[in-house]
Amino acid sequence: MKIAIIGAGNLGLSIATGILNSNGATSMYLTKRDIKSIADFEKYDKVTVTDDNRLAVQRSDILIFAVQPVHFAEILESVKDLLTDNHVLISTITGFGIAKIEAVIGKDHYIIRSMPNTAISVGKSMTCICSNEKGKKRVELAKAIFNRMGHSMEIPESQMQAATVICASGIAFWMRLIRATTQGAIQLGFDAHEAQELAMHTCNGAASLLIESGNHPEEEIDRVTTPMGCTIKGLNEMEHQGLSSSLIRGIVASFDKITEFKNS
Ligand SMILES: NC(=O)C1=CN([C@@H]2O[C@H](COP(=O)(O)OP(=O)(O)OC[C@H]3O[C@@H](n4cnc5c(N)ncnc54)[C@H](OP(=O)(O)O)[C@@H]3O)[C@@H](O)[C@H]2O)C=CC1
Ligand SMILES: O=C(O)[C@@H]1CCC=N1
Repeated sequence: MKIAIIGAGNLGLSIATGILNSNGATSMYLTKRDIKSIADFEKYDKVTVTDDNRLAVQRSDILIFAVQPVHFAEILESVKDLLTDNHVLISTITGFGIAKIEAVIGKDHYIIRSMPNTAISVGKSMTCICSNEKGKKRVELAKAIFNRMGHSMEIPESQMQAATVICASGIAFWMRLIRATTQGAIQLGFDAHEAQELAMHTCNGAASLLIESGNHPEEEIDRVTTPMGCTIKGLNEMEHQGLSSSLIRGIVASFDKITEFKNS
């Protein structure tokens, strides 16, 4: 698979790392305007680092766009004459709908919108996908690409903003929960390094329990909460302080912000 990542910033480089770690490309072009910061990637035989988007498009089949929304239309405009039926366009760009992409390059292209997260660099991204009409024929290909670096789900485009909050912003939300648990562990006497180790592996274990058993979280909670024990005491105090409520309100605030951006 010949892959170009147009916009090798935070997300683009996470995707590049995930692809390289999973041996998912025969060649990879990484582009940005100022290439100094990504020159190190040239150490990989398969990788070419360039500021020339047109060259990357000509030499690749799978085009992954990971630029800021404000740059996307201009970049599409600058490469659209090079697009062929071999190209599959995969946009990761928040709030930039398929209709807007088609308005620049037309409908007769395989267009996929994807919403991965930065855990793609370690093969653990939850990636949501939707497509234009023609792109339906390439959804399985896109899923295969993202499944090598985590888990993917096809969703309607109308849910893409919500998926951005839950999956992409979600990495930051879970990091803050892990950080808070770490702070609690330090207060209970662990040193900072130990505290983080305890917090992150416990988080990993909790998610793995659900993924592997298919159970509802409350089933697993029931197994941990001894009657009159310390777990239910702590859990109830967290809820009195608004744990679930604050998470839900944060998620909705984040969604309102994205929707505001979409409507602006
Ligand atoms: N960060 C995240 O976790 C997620 C981000 N997203 C979406 O992905 C997109 C990228 O986000 P993020 O990686 O955080 O942003 P960054 O700003 O880190 O990366 C964007 C990159 O695009 C490059 N760029 C700008 N103009 C051009 C151009 N003309 N040609 C080629 N490259 C260009 C920039 O480099 P230079 O200035 O040198 O050109 C920069 O490195 C956004 O649309 C965001 O909404 C989606 C899911 C998760
Ligand atoms: O915070 C943001 O707006 C972008 C979209 C998802 C992750 N980063």
